Amino acid sequence: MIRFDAVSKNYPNGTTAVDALSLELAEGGLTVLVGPSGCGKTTTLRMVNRMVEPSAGTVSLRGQDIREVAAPELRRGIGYVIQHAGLFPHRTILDNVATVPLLLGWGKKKARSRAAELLELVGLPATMAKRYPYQLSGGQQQRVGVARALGADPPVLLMDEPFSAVDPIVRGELQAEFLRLQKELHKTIVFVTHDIDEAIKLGDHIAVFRTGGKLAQFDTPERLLAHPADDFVADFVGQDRGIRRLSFVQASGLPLREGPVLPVTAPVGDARSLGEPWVLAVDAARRPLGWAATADLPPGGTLADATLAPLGHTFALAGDSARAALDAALLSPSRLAVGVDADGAVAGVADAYELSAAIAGASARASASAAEEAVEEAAEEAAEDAVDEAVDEAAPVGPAGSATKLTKSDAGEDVPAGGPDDAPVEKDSAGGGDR
Ligand SMILES: Nc1ncnc2c1ncn2[C@@H]1O[C@H](COP(=O)(O)OP(=O)(O)OP(=O)(O)O)[C@@H](O)[C@H]1O
Repeated sequence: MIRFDAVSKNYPNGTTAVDALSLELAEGGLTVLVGPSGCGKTTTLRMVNRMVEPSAGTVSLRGQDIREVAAPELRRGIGYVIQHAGLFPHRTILDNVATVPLLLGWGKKKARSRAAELLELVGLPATMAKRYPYQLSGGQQQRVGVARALGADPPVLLMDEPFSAVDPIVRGELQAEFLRLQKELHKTIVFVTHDIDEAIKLGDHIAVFRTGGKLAQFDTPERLLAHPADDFVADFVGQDRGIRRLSFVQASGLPLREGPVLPVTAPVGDARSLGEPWVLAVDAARRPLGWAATADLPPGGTLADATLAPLGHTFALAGDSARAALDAALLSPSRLAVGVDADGAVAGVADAYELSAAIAGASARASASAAEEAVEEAAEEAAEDAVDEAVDEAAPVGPAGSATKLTKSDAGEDVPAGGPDDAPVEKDSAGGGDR
């Protein structure tokens, strides 16, 4: 849908920002451009809406060379979101969002009603409509930025580090909301980030750039993690790619065993007779309450009389990934991950080594169905390495908090759509500013 054919950008100062880029981005897909600082991500992005003109090559949109379309017209179909949202400080939130519909001549009433719809779509309460940007948090401002970019319902969205300026918790929320929105809207999105985790979380496809504006690899997140094209990509993706790959394996296929699980009303004698170091106490609906260390059980009474260590976290068989399951095992005081069903009831438990064997199998099946035999071996290695690494790193916790050694067995404004008419607008003058 968006196609780069041998596109280069050389600046007059001799910098080659983008070097002979050929790339095809699918319609309705979310493509992330990622790479170290100065590798040409923003330049590539801005060539799509003609804020930067290529020195050589052709960028086309739905088969048409974008040089054949006047920049203002082109930008009407391309929303643009930047870091810090780039909102107009003296306009209310509603009027910020209504900017593009107004530019398109919709009339005030219709434009404002569209803006109100968009605010709702991005999860902002109507009460914020009358506020000014300075009266909103950074995360809320970013949502307004996204709402504004969606103003004219453009088929294409360009997003330049839109979530980088907010703290990690808000960023996580914005990313999740954004994915939800994309599921609904199916825009063709080009998203720039320098954060490989963000790229992996959001992208259907990821283009990794190296310094000098060269494309190092263009692939799905799964394949990028499984088969980095070279050492540069492997380094960029990070040492822990084995763990990250587990995000693509569903927890639903992991085999669980019944494990040492007892109702909290069970006598402590029953818990002791299981002969396990830890027992999981559950309520009447089998929802997990906490772990009891067998060594610290009171002489009599029930599990309700025992001190229960917090669960860490559980994982949901429907919806969570193998990564969440493994994490649950590593953080659990008993080293057992607790899998729960849709009602939150305990479905079973597994330790990190049981999980790793199953994960390797699941990865292998996934890769076989994708006709990738080589992945099987790599998946097993990666899963085992990942478990070894993670188990080594996890702080060992024993009964009653004593340290025990783990063993394997217990283990826009540059202005969005309808933006500035005069191209080219190079980066630093265009308000994409402080990056
Ligand atoms: N207007 C310009 N004039 C000269 N050189 C420029 C201009 N804009 C960008 N560059 C240079 O082009 C290269 C690519 O810049 P670009 O902004 O595309 O990189 P980036 O990957 O987006 O970087 P970052 O992650 O730091 O934002 C850099 O070396 C940059 O200094």
